[in-house]
Parts: sequence; structure tokens; C-alpha cells
Amino acid sequence: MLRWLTAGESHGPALTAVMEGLPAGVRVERAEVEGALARRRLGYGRGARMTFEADRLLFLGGMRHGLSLGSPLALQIENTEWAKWQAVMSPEPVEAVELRRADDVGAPQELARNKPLTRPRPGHADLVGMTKYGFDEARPVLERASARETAARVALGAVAAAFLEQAVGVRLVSHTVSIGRAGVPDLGTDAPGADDLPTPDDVDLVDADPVRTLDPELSAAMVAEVDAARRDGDTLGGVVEVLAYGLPPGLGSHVHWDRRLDARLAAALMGIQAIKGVEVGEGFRTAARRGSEAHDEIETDGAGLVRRTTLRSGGTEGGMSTGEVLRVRAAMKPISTVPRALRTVDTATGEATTAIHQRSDVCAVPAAGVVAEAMVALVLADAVLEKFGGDSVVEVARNHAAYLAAVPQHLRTPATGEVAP
Ligand SMILES: Cc1cc2nc3c(=O)[nH]c(=O)nc-3n(C[C@H](O)[C@H](O)[C@H](O)COP(=O)(O)O)c2cc1C
Ligand SMILES: C=C(O[C@@H]1CC(C(=O)O)=C[C@@H](OP(=O)(O)O)[C@H]1O)C(=O)O
Repeated sequence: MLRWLTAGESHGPALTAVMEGLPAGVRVERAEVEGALARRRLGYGRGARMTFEADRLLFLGGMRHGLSLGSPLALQIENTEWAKWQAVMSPEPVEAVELRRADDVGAPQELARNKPLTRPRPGHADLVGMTKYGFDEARPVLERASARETAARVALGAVAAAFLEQAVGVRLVSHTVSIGRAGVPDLGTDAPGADDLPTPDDVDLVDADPVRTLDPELSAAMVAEVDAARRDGDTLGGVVEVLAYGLPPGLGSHVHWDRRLDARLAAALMGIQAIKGVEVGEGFRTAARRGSEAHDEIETDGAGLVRRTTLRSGGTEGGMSTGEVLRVRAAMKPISTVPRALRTVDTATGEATTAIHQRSDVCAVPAAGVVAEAMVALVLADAVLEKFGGDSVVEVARNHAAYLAAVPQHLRTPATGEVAP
């Protein structure tokens, strides 16, 4: 079983992550993890912080000479912004008198940052977090509610992705499906064939695009959508998709709700800040189809391999991976720090006012795709370990190979391979 946790505030000294259950012998390239962190900072529409936040990575445990040890993996991502926030986010008590000067005219910028945030943003965690935890301002809530935390998840996801590729040959890719109204899928469209989907070999091409899509026309439309929102003092959401190639059939299980792979993926994706909907395969579109047009028919091809004629299911049936391409989407709501500030109530006075507006992203959908990819990698790594077990990469790979080799000849699929038993 793979367990993991993150800690750290958006403007604190660092983010920390611990992962337990990673087998020994996973080759973790620092450049890969840093590359994943850099991909998360990208994307047209992100705010100023992403241009100077450097995501400095440090492995603190579980690694030796570039290989995992099988012990808990611990890592830290230093917030390079910390110097500016030391007084505001100091873990040690700070002179109250000093901090109160924040309200003074001409107070140094450092102290102005500590001004109590009493105008909660609709759509963010501010108001309900204050109520729940008994805070009189939003700072203590927004610091942890911030999606800054997803940097830690992306680092862990990069490690999980390395394990998946090395142990069982699974590779992932994510891309942006829509931003605002640009690229909104037509509910009537048919299921894509394998040729329509990005593959893991396209990762560099996807990342080179400002909004992480392979379609240049769509990319231009999404960029225009972001420009228009920025001009109007507004923000945007959108939809991202994650694909995993090379999965064996049988990850997850039909026997209980919380063992279903689709349920675990949905929970992981919904656990990303601002994700409000998850679709497995053609989920919402399938709901409008007749059964005869909704499922992936099964046939045996000329080479004697059992195949699916379409890819509608998204690669799960009965809560288990089918061995086809896994395809999941996540819908992100628009950023809640809206420059054209929304109406709210001042929590200090009860009076009507407008919400806090501070430096913020206009659209973070491309970054959310990278985070979604990390979450899917973490869920799949856990499901692989559950199915195959093993304390080293070699052992997991051996168990995986033995499982595939045991599939009867007449039930072999492209995923189980063509090797005769
Ligand atoms: C990658 C990423 C970047 C985000 N950037 C911002 C931001 O700059 N400003 C903001 O208000 N919300 C941002 N959000 C969204 C907030 O974190 C989110 O609205 C907040 O957690 C409340 O959403 P919830 O109701 O889903 O928890 C971002 C989300 C993600 C995934
Ligand atoms: C820092 C990140 O994203 C942040 C997520 C975020 C939010 O409210 O979720 C608000 C913004 O923070 P700040 O106000 O400090 O600019 C984003 O920049 C990051 O992704 O690394």
C-alpha cells in the first residue's frame, strides 16, 4: 500500500511530503521531478508568482545514490518567496505590536502583507474555513487551501510515475481539453479512436504549447479566451484529461465500492483544489446514448488478440482496469480570486463589501492537468502494488510478468501480450 501526506503553507518556508510503501530500487532522476515541478508552473494565464517561484527540491529520506531504499521517502520544496513572508508566516510568536503596524499608512510592505483579511472570497475556502476553525481573518485558512500545496503532490506523482514505468511499463500523459468555452466538447460526438488521443511520446509537444493542447487552432482559441477574461477582470476554469497507457487488466476491484479503480481515481481528482467534476471515459456523453452505442464491443482480431472496437469506457469496467487506455477528465471551476471583485461580507463588521483581490492566476487549467496526472500516477501506483505486491521494483515486475503470462491464450489482449503460454 502506498500512503502519502503533504504539509506546509503557501507562504511558509517550504512544502514537505512523505510517501510510505514505495518499493526499493526505483530510479528517481532529480531532473524528472524538477521537470514535473516546472511543468506545473507553466501555462498561459498563471499569475506573477509562477514567474519567480523556483520550487527548490530537496530529498530528505528514502533515497540513496538515485535509487529508492524502500524506506519512507521524504522531500521538501523550498518556497523561494519565504524571505518576504518571514514575519507574516513565522512559526514563532511575533511581536503583536510590530504586526499591528500593518494598518499604519506607509507601513513597510512586509507588514502590509499581514493586514487582516476580513473580506472572504466567494468560491475559496476563506469564509467557511474561518467559521470552522474559529479564525477572525482568512490568512490562516487560505495559506493551506492554496493550490501551492499541489507542488508537493506533483513531486510525489513524478516518483510514482517513475515506479509505474520501471515496474510495469505504464506511462502517462495529460492535456487540456477546454478553457472557458474554447474546446467545450459536443455531447453528441462519437468516441475517439486511439489515433485521436495524445500518447506519452507527445509529452514534450503538449508541454511546449502555452495551454497544453496538441491542436494549434484550439490552443489559439484558449489563449484568446484567457486574454478576454483578463481584459474583463475575470477568471476561467476548464477541463483536463489524463491518459495512462500500458495498464494491465484487473487493477482495482468490483467487489467493494472503495476498491473500485474508478472510485479511487474520482476521489483523487476531486481532491485537487477547484476540481468540481470528474468523468471516466465518455461518462457524461455516454449517459445520453443508447446502450448499443455506449459500450466498447469485444472482438478477436486477425492476430487472435481480444480487442475493443472503441475507447468509450475510459479503460475501466466493473471498477477494474480493462487493459485499454485509461482516460479520465477533471473539470476545474474558475479561479475564485476574481479581479472584478465579487460581493461579500466583511467578517469584522458584517457590512457588505467586495472580496479581497490580490495577485492571482487568471486561469490555472494547464497546471491542473499536471497535478491531475500526478494524482492519477499515485492512485495507479497504489493499485499496482495492491495487485502485484513486492518490496523491490524487480519483485513487482516479476509478479506482473507472471500474472500476464497466466492469461489463457484465447483471452490475450494487446495489454497482456501475444506471448504463447
Ligand atoms: C494549479 C492551481 C492554481 C490555482 N491558483 C489559484 C489562484 O491563483 N487564485 C485563486 O483564488 N485560486 C486558485 N486556485 C483555486 C483555489 O485553490 C480553489 O479555488 C480553492 O481551493 C477553493 O476551491 P474548492 O472549493 O474546490 O476547494 C488554483 C487551483 C489550482 C489547482
Ligand atoms: C503558489 C501557487 O499557486 C497559488 C495558488 C493560489 C490559490 O489560492 O490556490 C493562489 C496564488 O498564490 P499567491 O497569492 O501567493 O500568488 C497562486 O500563485 C503555486 O501553484 O505554486
